[in-house]
Amino acid sequence: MATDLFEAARKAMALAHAPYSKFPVGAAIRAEDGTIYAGANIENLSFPEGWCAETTAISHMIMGGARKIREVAVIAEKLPLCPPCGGCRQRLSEFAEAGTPIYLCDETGVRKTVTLSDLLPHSFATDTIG
Ligand SMILES: O=c1ccn([C@H]2C[C@H](O)[C@@H](CO)O2)c(=O)[nH]1
Ligand SMILES: [Zn+2]
Repeated sequence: MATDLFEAARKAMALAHAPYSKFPVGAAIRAEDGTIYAGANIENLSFPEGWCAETTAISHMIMGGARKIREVAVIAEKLPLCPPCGGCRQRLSEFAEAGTPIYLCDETGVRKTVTLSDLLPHSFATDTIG
């Protein structure tokens, strides 16, 4: 199971810059070659300019040269579980598949496993156009 992915998300959460919401989040992505890319939310005094942990992790993955997400873990300090927000679901969908597992974690480990299509059903896709 995804213990290393959970640990990477938990460590990333400790690096969050969340002085405004005080809601640190960590995310970790395992790319197709097995490499783990992690990220935390990074807020800004100009509130709309902050972004999510999942988005930081995706950025790391892309800059690491990877393009395919095999699995994702997300953890927040203050909620039992933190499913990715709508924007991050769409960003993840660019690099993941309908069946890609997303592990929703608390401080003890993975509490719930869902797939991307559970979170983003009827998603925008080229085969839905026209
Ligand atoms: O899935 C989520 C949901 C929220 N946040 C961040 C955004 C903001 O910094 C803080 C409060 O919403 O949590 C994430 O990083 N990931
Ligand atoms: Zn988000």
